Amino acid sequence: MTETRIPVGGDQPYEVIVGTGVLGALPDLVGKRAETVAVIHDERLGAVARPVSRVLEDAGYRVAVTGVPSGETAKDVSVLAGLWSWLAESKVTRTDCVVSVGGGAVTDLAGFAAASWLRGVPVVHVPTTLLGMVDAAVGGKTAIDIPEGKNLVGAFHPPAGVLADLATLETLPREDYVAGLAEVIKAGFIADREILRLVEADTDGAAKPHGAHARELVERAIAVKARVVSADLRESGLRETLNYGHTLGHAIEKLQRYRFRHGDAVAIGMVFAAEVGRLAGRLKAADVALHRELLTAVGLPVRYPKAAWPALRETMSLDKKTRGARLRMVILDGVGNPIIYDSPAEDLLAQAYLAVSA
Ligand SMILES: NC(=O)c1ccc[n+]([C@@H]2O[C@H](COP(=O)([O-])OP(=O)(O)OC[C@H]3O[C@@H](n4cnc5c(N)ncnc54)[C@H](O)[C@@H]3O)[C@@H](O)[C@H]2O)c1
Ligand SMILES: O=C(O)C(=O)C[C@@H](O)[C@H](O)[C@H](O)COP(=O)(O)O
Ligand SMILES: [Zn+2]
Repeated sequence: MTETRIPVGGDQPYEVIVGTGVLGALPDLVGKRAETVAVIHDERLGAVARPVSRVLEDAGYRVAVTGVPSGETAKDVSVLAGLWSWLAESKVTRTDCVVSVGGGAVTDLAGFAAASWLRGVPVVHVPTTLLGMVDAAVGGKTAIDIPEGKNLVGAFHPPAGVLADLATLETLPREDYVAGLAEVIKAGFIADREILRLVEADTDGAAKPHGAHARELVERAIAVKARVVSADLRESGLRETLNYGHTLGHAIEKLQRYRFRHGDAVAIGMVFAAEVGRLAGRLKAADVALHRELLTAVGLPVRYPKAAWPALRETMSLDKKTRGARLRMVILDGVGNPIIYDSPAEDLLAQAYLAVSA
C-alpha cells in the first residue's frame, strides 16, 4: 500500500509519513542541510536502528549511533546527560539532525536531547510503537521524568518530520500494542466518533497490527493529534484536550514508579474522567459505559485499588494543567466535546474514583 502524508501546521510545519516499508523516505525528512545524523535508539531495537542507519549512510550522511535503555527508564536526567556528552563527541552542530528510533519513551527523551542540545537542533522521529506513531512522536512535546512526577521537565520542540513505518509494529508485544490503543480511543472520545465505531465493530482486530481497520485507526488518530497541535502547539487552550485521562493516569504511573504502561494508566484515567463528567451532569451514563466496554474489550484496565486514592489525589495537584491550588481536568461535555472542568469538588472526585476502584 502507498504511503500517506499527514501535514502538521503551525510556525514549523512538517509531515507525518505513514506506510509499510517506508524507511527509504527518511533522508527526505532529514533534509539537505545536515552532514551528521545522530541516531538515538531503544537499545532493544538494534534490528530497526541498523536499516535506519544504512538508509542514512547510503544517502551520504555521516551517521553516529547510540542506544538508550528501553522503556520509561530512558526518560531520566542521567540518560539525558549521557546523550549531551555523546552529542558533543559526535560533533553534532546546529545544522545536523537527531533521529530517534523507539517508542514514546525514546522519542520523548531524544526529542528533549535535541531541544536542549545547542539550544535546539532538528529532530526526526521514527516511532516503533503504536503509541509513538499516533501520539508521542507528533506534536513536539518532549520530556523526562523526575522523582516528583512524570514529564515535569521538558520543552516544546516540533520535529522536522515523523516516519511511521507500520512494519516495525510486527515485533511489538501485544500488551504494548494494546497500550497504544488507549491513545487511539482517547482520540475517538475527544474528536472522532468514527474511531470508536471502528474499534467497536472489531474489538479483536483493533488489538492487532494486522486488524482490518488498523491503518485507518492509526491515520485517524494521527489526524486528530495533527489538527490539535497545528492550532495550539504550546498548549494554551485546545491542546489541553489531548490530556483526557492523563490527570489520574500520570498519578498512577508515578505511584507505580513508572513500571506501569502509560496507555494502561490513561485507560483507567479516562474512565475516571468519564465518571467525573457524569457526576458533573455533562456525560450520559451510556457514554461512561461505552468507555468501559471499548477499553475492556481490547484488553485495557479500567480499575485501580481503592486505597490508592489519597496518594493519587496528592500527585494530581502537580499536574501541568493545575493553576495555583485549582485542579483542572479534561472531561467530556458529550462525546466529541472535551472541556476543562475547573476546580472540581473534592467529594465529586472521590465519588468518581470509587466508581473506578477495585
Ligand atoms: N510527547 C507526547 O506527546 C507523548 C504522548 C503520549 C505518550 N508519551 C510518552 O510515551 C511513553 C510511552 O510510550 P510507549 O507506549 O511507546 O512505550 P515505550 O517507549 O516504553 O515502549 C514500550 C516497550 O516496547 C518496546 N518496543 C518499542 N518498539 C518495539 C518494537 N517495534 N518491537 C518490539 N518492542 C518494541 C520497548 O523496548 C518497550 O519495552 C511514555 O513515557 C509517555 O509519557 C508522550
Ligand atoms: O500532546 C499532548 O499535548 C498530550 O497531552 C498527549 C498525551 O497523550 C501525552 O501523554 C503527553 O506527553 C502528556 O503531556 P503532559 O504535558 O501531560 O506531560
Ligand atoms: Zn498520553
